[in-house]
Amino acid sequence: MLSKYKFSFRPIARKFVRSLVTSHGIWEVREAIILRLTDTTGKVGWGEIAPISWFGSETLAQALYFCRQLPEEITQETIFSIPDDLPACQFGFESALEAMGNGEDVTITNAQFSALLPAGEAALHQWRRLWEEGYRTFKWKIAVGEISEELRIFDLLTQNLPTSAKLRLDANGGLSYPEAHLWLQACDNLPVEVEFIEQPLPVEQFSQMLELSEAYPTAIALDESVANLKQLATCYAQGWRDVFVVKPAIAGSPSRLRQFCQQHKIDAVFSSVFETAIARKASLQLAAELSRDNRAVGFGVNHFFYQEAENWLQSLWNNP
Ligand SMILES: O=C(O)CCC(=O)C1=CC=C[C@@H](O)[C@@H]1C(=O)O
Ligand SMILES: [Mg+2]
Repeated sequence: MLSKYKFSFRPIARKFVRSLVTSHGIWEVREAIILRLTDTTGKVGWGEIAPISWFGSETLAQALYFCRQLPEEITQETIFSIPDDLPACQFGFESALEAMGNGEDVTITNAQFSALLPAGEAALHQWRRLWEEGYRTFKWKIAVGEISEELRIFDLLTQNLPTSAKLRLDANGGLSYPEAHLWLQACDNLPVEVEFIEQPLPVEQFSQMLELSEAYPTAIALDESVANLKQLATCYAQGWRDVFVVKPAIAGSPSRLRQFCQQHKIDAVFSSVFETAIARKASLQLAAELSRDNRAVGFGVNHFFYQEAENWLQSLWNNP
């Protein structure tokens, strides 16, 4: 007999402490849906649906509509038949199911996280505190300001970072092809390692990124191009063997993601979607299982939010 689960959910909205500026624009509030599954023995599994529609996942409205049309009691079949155009829902429901297995919390030191630096000149003033907190890998957003100004800041940053630091640049698809060449040339022969340039060009310029990945020593990481399982498989089939940024919470079914990463042994860097502790735990468990070449995980973003009150989750269900 198929297991049945009582299902309930709550939409949430949390304001960033400091808005997130990328080439996609300014992100002020992180909205998501927290869901709870309770099995017939009373065991509870928490899940989180955290869409990023401008990354190619469903919208929050589509996820809310899906949750609202579900009955109060669902089965595993309900969960494993969530359509592929709802990847954040696939992740949220399936990881709630897996959470009932009470997977251990993954212990990761700050040295294994990548810390996200603010865009622009502010990065020059932020990295030291994070270094003192134990971070050794830093990600900096580019293609936000004017390229000559960003290259000037980049020069100062690479001259001031300790030589054992690693730096990731994330353009969010905002560079032109000539600008991508300029950045890759600027990454050569530096005192610190530029681990990769993330999504230098828009998704539709895959062939140019494939060419760049073969033309320079600095690696290229696809992110927006591989946001969900279908895109991951497509880029792999088209010959991508450089770095894949995997955002588990919007990629889709965790079991299918696990199968893809294990089958193809991709060079994956796991990345946050600015989720709460619920999706963070599920994502870090996948990262611990599937990361290769001990790449730092892009979850050093908790300084973008106020620390969550311990009992905030329960309070969501206190006032039905
Ligand atoms: O990957 C990381 O290091 C942190 C998360 C991060 O950079 C992002 C999360 C979600 C959307 C984007 O703004 C951004 C990214 O493009 O990777
Ligand atoms: Mg990115």
